Formats: sequence, C-alpha cells, structure tokens
Amino acid sequence: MEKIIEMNNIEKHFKQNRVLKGINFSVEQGEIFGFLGPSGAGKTTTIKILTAQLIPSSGEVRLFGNNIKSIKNNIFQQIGILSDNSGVYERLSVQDNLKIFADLYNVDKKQVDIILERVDLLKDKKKVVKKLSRGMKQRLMLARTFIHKPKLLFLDEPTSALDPGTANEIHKLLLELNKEGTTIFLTTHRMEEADKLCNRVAFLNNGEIVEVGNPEKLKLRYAKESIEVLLKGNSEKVTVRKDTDGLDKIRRWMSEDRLLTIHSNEPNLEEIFLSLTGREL
Ligand SMILES: Nc1ncnc2c1ncn2[C@@H]1O[C@H](COP(=O)(O)OP(=O)(O)OP(=O)(O)O)[C@@H](O)[C@H]1O
Repeated sequence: MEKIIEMNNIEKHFKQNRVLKGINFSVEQGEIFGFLGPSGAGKTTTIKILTAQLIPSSGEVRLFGNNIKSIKNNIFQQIGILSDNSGVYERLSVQDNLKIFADLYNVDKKQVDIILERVDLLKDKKKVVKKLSRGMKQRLMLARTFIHKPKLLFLDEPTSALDPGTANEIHKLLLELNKEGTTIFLTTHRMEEADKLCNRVAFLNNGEIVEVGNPEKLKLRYAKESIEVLLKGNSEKVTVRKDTDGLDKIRRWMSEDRLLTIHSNEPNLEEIFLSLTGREL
C-alpha cells in the first residue's frame, strides 16, 4: 500500500519547550489513523506540521511520497483540514458558505446541494450559520473540508463537544468517505470514537509515541492473563487464570451446566494508555 503520510524523526520546540520529541509513523492509503493523547500531548502541533501550518524544528515530513518542503500549493486540492479555526462565515447562509468554498476549490456549484444532502443540511440551506446548532455547524464545517473530494482528510477532534447522537452521524459520514477512498488522519480524546473508526491508532504522550497498532490487536496484546466467569447461584464473578488449571475448571463448570457468563478481560484503549503511561487520556 502507498504511504500517504510519513513523519520521520520529527522534533518541534517552542523556545525551551520540546513539544515533539522525535515522532515516527506512517499512514497508508485508505486508512483511518487515530492520533490519541491527553491535552497538551502535541496532537494539534502534529496536525499543523502535517498541513504545513508549522515548520518542524528537525526531521522530515512526506505527503503522498514527496517531501513537504517541495510540495507546491496545489497540495491543498488534495487535502481537507478540519480544526478549531476552520471558520465558516457566521452571517452567511449555509448554502452561500459552501458556494464560497466551491469557488475556492474550482468545484462545480451543483456539488453544493449534493454535499449538503450528504451532511443532512439541505433542508437548512437558507439558514444563517449563526442560527445553527453546534452539531449542524460542525456538519457544515465538515462539508467544507470534503467539498473538493480530497484524498486525505485531517480532522482535529471532529466530534468534540458534540452529543453522542450527532457524533454518531459524523462517524457514519467519515466511514462512508473512507469507503469511497479518502484516507483520514484524526485526533481525538474519545476512545470509543477511535475504537469504532480507526484501522490503527498511535498513542502520544508528552511528545512521544508510546504505542501504535490496530485497536483490536492492541487489546489482545494487552489482554490480562485471566478470564472472569459468573456461576449459577453466585452473585460475584470468579477470576480464573488462562492456564491449564483455569481451563480445566471452566470445562468442568460447563459440563456441570453451572456457567452463566464468561469474559476474557480485554482492556479498552483508555486502560491500555493508562498502563503504558500512568496517566489518563
Ligand atoms: N504556537 C505555540 N507557541 C508556543 N507553544 C505552543 C504553541 N502551540 C502549542 N504549544 C505548546 O505545545 C504543547 C502541545 O500543544 P498541542 O496543542 O499540540 O497539544 P494537544 O495534544 O493538541 O492538546 P489538546 O488536546 O488540549 O488540544 C502545549 O504545551 C502547548 O502549550
């Protein structure tokens, strides 16, 4: 698979503050790659470096196989960026906002209604942006990022401060875009979001990547060496080790029809991060 993003030994210092301490990772075409870490870990700084809004102190960034230093402005036709400061014009209507971006990206104006339909804003197209709910505004900002069908989307906390229902709608849309071939790089605090969307995640702590992998595989790798079972007639679960003795016990309980539930004690991404760093996400 083609590497769409490569970060090689990226350092970023803000005066004495060493914010990124030698970051290495790559993202392949077609992936949804999650960049996870607590507040201040360096996630936004990384996105800004990847989108040429910041220059790294050292190291090399490659996008679509080319060094970012040698990439011309037309790269912006191939990427979309959603961040805190991806403003939309508050006094203009939903439709006029998208028309401006369609113009900017040389996109046929007919696309505006098609995109608005996709983000479920077509019926609200005449509404002035300042009258939209937070979720509607976020959907408009997202529509803005993909109106030009970019190959790569950078999304900084795409669902922060949204209720679970609205976040779900955004997730559905992101999965659709990805299915159509868009590679997605996203930062998030929400572990369930990363779990649901990402093919791979990287954990960032204090400017260092402490783990990278597929969420399911990470959970298996960090799975505890025990299984929890609930037996008929008991209110408390029993913990059994994953060894021959433990498995013999489970077999016996099964043959005696005493087993009610059995759980393999898989950690979630939050717990894995905690066990690696000693801090919560
Ligand atoms: N322009 C800047 N000048 C000086 N320091 C900065 C600048 N931008 C970021 N920093 C510092 O870099 C560190 C990492 O910030 P960054 O915004 O990348 O973190 P983050 O992981 O995105 O956090 P959050 O989840 O809170 O957005 C912080 O200590 C921040 O104060």
